[in-house]
Amino acid sequence: MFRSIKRIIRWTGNRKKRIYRGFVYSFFNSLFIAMPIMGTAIGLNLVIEDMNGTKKLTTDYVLYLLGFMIIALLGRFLFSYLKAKSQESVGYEVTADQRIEIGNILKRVSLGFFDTHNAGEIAASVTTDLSFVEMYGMKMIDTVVNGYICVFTMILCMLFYKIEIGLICLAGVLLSAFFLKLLGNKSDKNAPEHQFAQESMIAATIEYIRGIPIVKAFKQEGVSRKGIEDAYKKSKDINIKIEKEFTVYNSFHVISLKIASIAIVCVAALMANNGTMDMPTMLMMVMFSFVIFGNVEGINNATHVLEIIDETMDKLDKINHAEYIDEDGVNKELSSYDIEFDNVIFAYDKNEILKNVSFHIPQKSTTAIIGASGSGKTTICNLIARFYDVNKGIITIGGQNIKDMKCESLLKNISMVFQNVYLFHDTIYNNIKFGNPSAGKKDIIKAAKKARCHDFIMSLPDKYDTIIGDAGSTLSGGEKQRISIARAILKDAPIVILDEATASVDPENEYEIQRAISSLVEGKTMITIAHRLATIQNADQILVVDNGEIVQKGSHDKLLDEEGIYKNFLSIREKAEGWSIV
Ligand SMILES: Nc1ncnc2c1ncn2[C@@H]1O[C@H](COP(=O)(O)OP(=O)(O)OP(=O)(O)O)[C@@H](O)[C@H]1O
Repeated sequence: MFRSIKRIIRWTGNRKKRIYRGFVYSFFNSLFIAMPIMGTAIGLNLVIEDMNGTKKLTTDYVLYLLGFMIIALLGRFLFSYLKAKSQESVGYEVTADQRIEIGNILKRVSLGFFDTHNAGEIAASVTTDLSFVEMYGMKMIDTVVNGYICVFTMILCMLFYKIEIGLICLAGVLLSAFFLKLLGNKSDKNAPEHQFAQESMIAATIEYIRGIPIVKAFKQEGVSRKGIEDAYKKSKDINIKIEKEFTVYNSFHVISLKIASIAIVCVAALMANNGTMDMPTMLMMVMFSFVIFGNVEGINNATHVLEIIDETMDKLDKINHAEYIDEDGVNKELSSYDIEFDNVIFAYDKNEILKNVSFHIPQKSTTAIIGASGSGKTTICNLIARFYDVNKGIITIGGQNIKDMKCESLLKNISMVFQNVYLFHDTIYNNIKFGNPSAGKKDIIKAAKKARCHDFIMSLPDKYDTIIGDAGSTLSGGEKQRISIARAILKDAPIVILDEATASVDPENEYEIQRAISSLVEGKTMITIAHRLATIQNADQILVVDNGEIVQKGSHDKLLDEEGIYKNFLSIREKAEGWSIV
């Protein structure tokens, strides 16, 4: 339990001073909680003495007591306020920083990181997991540490008045802590299972929502529901199991404290009876017995919550300590943009995909990469952008080994237009602006015009302020593609990597997309994963990839003269597009 608390405090980084300051306020707060008990005991004793006629209860006494109580009350509110002010917002502040930090980390890791950490897992870490730590982290510090500070402060007061009673309290607290430890051990065991069930539930839900169109199309509702139903059931089962085990240890923890309370009353009464304790002290001890354990009783819930926080932090550590792909890279300015692959070997994990790939792309030339599905075309493009690092060989741009560069300084030279366009849930304006955050409205409209999307944007009710994805503003595949081209035009990078859409778009859209691409690639070094005959035919160089190897390279005319995959590929594409090449 305290290990987890220490971990939460470490997590708060340079804000930990505020947590420690909160502990000091908590101590004084506890003293002011104890003061009214002492005051009440003194007051009651005065009343009894007055009734017995041994001492007169004067107005002065009453006023002193009243003043004492008011000071106690004000002190309690003051230190309680200072404690909350010092500690409570720390969780929110650290979480906000942490989320931004994770965003920065994810930008700099290899794409391989996402193969081993699925989207559900990462999404859960940044959203629900972090929210859990955000909500409960500081609450746990308050419950556990401030709870124990309060009880130990009161024990100190009791030891000061009667050592025996103070020791009974101490024994009760220690015994209850022992059962909490056992409860913690159980939670330790259950936490990974609970966490796994939680992640599976999130992953299954995301999968289910993403697959709804396919499920509907194939009428497979039953099959797809089974995955989420199993995940939900597992989550329910583990929660019930945790709850059952919790009840046993929790009962022992509470009973230890209750027994200590009863013992305080009995021993205080006995001592008063045999004359070893005076009346005010006895009254004080009895009153302490009612309130002293109130703060530690609630700690039982904390053990389970702390275990979950611990698990969550393990997961966050994995992201926080993820290796940056460009850890050793430096910022370099490129002066030319020709691309060279020199005997590049690359494997996803142990699965070798590219085998001794070598080619040269002169700057400001167009290169079409063709090959069967799964031959390695996308992988080549991903390596140019350093989404992954090569296993062997060298990739240079402008003579510069890209492994020596920081990703940011490399990627500012590259625009990528993907086949599956991703647009953010934001305005069209901001989606285009993403290509160059410092661009003004004029530049954005100019890029949209070049990308042939200005006219259809202007025909939308909210024009450039249309939120993409909102009801009624869903764009067609071709329109989204043109917006992504506008984004790339705005970025105006000297290298353009384009994955040509294989999905058929209507002829008008196709025509507009081609015009948009022509604007995008003017004077650039262009690499296209090409599917259209026109793109392939007009390229300065064609790279034919087969099973991870470049089996043919050259211009269209040169490759037409060779026997090989290119000729076969062309005749298939000709048939598909109804073309004939002469
Ligand atoms: N992230 C990944 N992890 C493991 N294997 C991968 C990954 N991405 C691709 N592969 C594998 O690498 C091989 C080459 O994939 P790549 O996407 O480069 O092919 P491609 O030629 O672009 O295919 P397509 O035309 O279908 O897009 C395939 O066998 C694919 O299954």
